Amino acid sequence: MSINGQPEKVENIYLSTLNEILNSIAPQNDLEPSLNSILKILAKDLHFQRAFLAIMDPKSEKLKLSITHSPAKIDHVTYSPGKGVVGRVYETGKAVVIPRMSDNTDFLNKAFGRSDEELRSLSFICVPIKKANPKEEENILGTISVDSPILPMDNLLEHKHFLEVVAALISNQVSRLQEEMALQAQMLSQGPLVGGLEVPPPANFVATSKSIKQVLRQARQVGPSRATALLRGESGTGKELLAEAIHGCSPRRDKPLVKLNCAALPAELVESELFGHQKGAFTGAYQNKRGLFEVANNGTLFLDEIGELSLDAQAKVLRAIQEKEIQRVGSEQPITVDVRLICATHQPLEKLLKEGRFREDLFYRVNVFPIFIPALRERREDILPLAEQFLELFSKEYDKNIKRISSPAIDLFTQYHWPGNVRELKNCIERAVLICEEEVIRTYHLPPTLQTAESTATDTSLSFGEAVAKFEQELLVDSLKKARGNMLQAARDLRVSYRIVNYKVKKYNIDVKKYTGAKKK
Ligand SMILES: Nc1ncnc2c1ncn2[C@@H]1O[C@H](COP(=O)(O)OP(=O)(O)OP(=O)(O)O)[C@@H](O)[C@H]1O
Repeated sequence: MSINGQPEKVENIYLSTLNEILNSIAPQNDLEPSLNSILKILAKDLHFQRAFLAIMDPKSEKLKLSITHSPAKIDHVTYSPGKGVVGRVYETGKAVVIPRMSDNTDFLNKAFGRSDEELRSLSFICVPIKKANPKEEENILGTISVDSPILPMDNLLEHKHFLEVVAALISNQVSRLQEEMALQAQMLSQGPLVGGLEVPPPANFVATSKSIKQVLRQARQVGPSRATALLRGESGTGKELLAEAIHGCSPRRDKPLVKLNCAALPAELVESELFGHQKGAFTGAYQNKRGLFEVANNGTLFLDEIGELSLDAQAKVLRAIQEKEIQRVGSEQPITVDVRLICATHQPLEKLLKEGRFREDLFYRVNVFPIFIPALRERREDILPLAEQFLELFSKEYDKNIKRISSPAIDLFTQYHWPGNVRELKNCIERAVLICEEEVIRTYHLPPTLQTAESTATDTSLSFGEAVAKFEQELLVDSLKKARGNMLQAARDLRVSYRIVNYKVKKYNIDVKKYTGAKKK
């Protein structure tokens, strides 16, 4: 017998695979990493293209794609009992072998986006994972599935039998993982009450758009638990501010929140920064130093740009989380620490994982509760309230009496694509406040990037005369708005005669009535 034309006896391959699997399920090993390594062993030894576990989530009553040996293309995939191949295997408790995926209409191809070519050249095997000691009716925990190259049916059936043995072997671990899932869901659903108090959202956190409100809701859900939150989003979207919000609604809120931007330090300094060092550990270590894990003891540690950590440092962070123990650089002495971790990244960690630049076991540890913060251009409703908050902040800070932002300037704000997100908006307002000598921020107080046709889709190829006319019109409209359509008042404010205002209103065809009941913006 052979697998994929290999001369080795298939029984020997199965036996050596079992041996490797048994080593992986030692009780002291962590659940997710050990199940993950079992999938890897299966894929490597039996030439499976993919191997994955779907586990029934008791809360949602759906099977969750929980562990895969290769990253899925889609996040948060679920299977309904009875639907598709995985759902059917779960419901019937019977394994299924599909000799060629493309021939089976039940095959949903949900998580991995297999190409047509793959669907034509792969078989699929899915077996149920049953409880070791079923007491209740519900005795199926989930399924284990593999994509295998097409083989003769006899070989596929042998694989199926073997996978049934593996399913029985990992049953206890899957059962424990299912309990952990339930516990986590319960902790999260208890929301802010776990901390004993309803914690209001942070006062300085602007959340007008639906999507950012949802982000804030997730932060308040995860806050009270001990779960590690992984904050994802482009640079400047507010990940650090969100970390503060999470810490602020956790029971640790009176303890320190310690922050480290892993990208800001050279790799060789990150370890001594995180774990501290003993005097003399390296040149320049003149005295003992506590690391941030120690400083954050009983509190929260925020690791920004976690994707930038070296593999060595990643291994140590993993140890600190798993064993709640660290060692200072240059010391053998273990130090116990109790730290809640919040991580952030703007990089796609899945890609780093594939490239071998991020440890898989750490990824599973930190990706317990991912929160995605959308880019500012995807939530334009937040732009104006943010701009107004920053205007107030910087007017106070620079002791200026700037009351508002002109309508054309607001238009530029809302049209611009904000590649630097909220940080860029904040910097832009700070600059405008600094150079503004009036009570209103106008378009010419804004940086040129906001005013180019490229970035705003606004035509800036105006002649001098046209630009002056545009500016005049803008001033006039602003004044009329402020004076609620009272042209006399507008003329006084602009320090010109009523006759001129009247003339310009006609020239620019401005509808004054529009502003009569208008609120001051
Ligand atoms: N929703 C918000 N409300 C008020 N201020 C915000 C909001 N989001 C971001 N900011 C402000 O924008 C600036 C950038 O935010 P922050 O530093 O949290 O972004 P970040 O995603 O951590 O950036 P990076 O990835 O570059 O570290 C900060 O000054 C922050 O206070």
